[in-house]
Amino acid sequence: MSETALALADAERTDLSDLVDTECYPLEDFNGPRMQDVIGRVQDDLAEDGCAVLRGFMRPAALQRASAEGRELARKTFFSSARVNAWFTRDDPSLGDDDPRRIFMDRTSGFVTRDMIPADMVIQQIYVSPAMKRLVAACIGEDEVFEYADPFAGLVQNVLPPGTSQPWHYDTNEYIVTMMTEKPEVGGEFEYCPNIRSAAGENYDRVGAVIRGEDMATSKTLRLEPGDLQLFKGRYSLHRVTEVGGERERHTAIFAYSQQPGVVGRLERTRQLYGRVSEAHIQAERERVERADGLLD
Ligand SMILES: O=C(O)CCC(=O)C(=O)O
Ligand SMILES: [Fe+2]
Repeated sequence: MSETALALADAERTDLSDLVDTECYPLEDFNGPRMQDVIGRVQDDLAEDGCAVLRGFMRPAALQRASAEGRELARKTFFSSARVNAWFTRDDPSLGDDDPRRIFMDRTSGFVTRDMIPADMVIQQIYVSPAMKRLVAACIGEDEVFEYADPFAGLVQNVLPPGTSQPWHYDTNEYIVTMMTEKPEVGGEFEYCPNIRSAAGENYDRVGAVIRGEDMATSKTLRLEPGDLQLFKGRYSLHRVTEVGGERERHTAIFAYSQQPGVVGRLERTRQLYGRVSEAHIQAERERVERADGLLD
């Protein structure tokens, strides 16, 4: 590519060597021993810990660009402070006072949604790249993964200015891929409790002890640097980002992929998180209702 050509997000572009440190992570020699070693280690870490990190994934110059772009993007952040419990459910007074579902915390972090992120920005180029999808699929043991069809949620920048935090929660997606582009001076730490719940049960007692701050031993703190790529099983591992201190904001790009194409988020949840909905969300919700009526399947 010539120096002057504008690099755009392109779902056919397989070469990420201008952005990713392909000496450490040779994406172009995917089946070679070095890349397969990396994937094997990530798979082991995910199985054991629910979390894996590819340190120094980005080239320094690309990271610098991504950080600058992240600061520019942050001006478009939508903040939707809310009191939420770890399950994003409503208060249920019929539960006991000490039930963790009755513990409500402040979410003060904000998001920049995918539709606000230009195609020439680093994180958008990475998100749509087939090399990235192949990497993520291999790490989670799938044949293929897909971008969300959701116009807002597949790629978002998480923005935590000083004084904000993201309280204990689970993700709706089984896996999430994250890259920090701006690190705060203090705080803003990612804490997680590996596989604290499972498909078999919520484990309310232990989860409650963590949320109430009575159990400090179960959660782990991840040491994360800008340019590291994190893979995380957020559906089963309770996690949070602690309050950011100092002067600098905390920015992370969140890449969400799905095992099936066509995923669109729920209407109410989208409105709650991003302050608005798109035609795609309205349409997807209509189709869900029709299906629930038994008319389509
Ligand atoms: O910003 C991060 O490091 C993770 C944020 C997170 O857990 C989320 O947005 O669901
Ligand atoms: Fe999360």
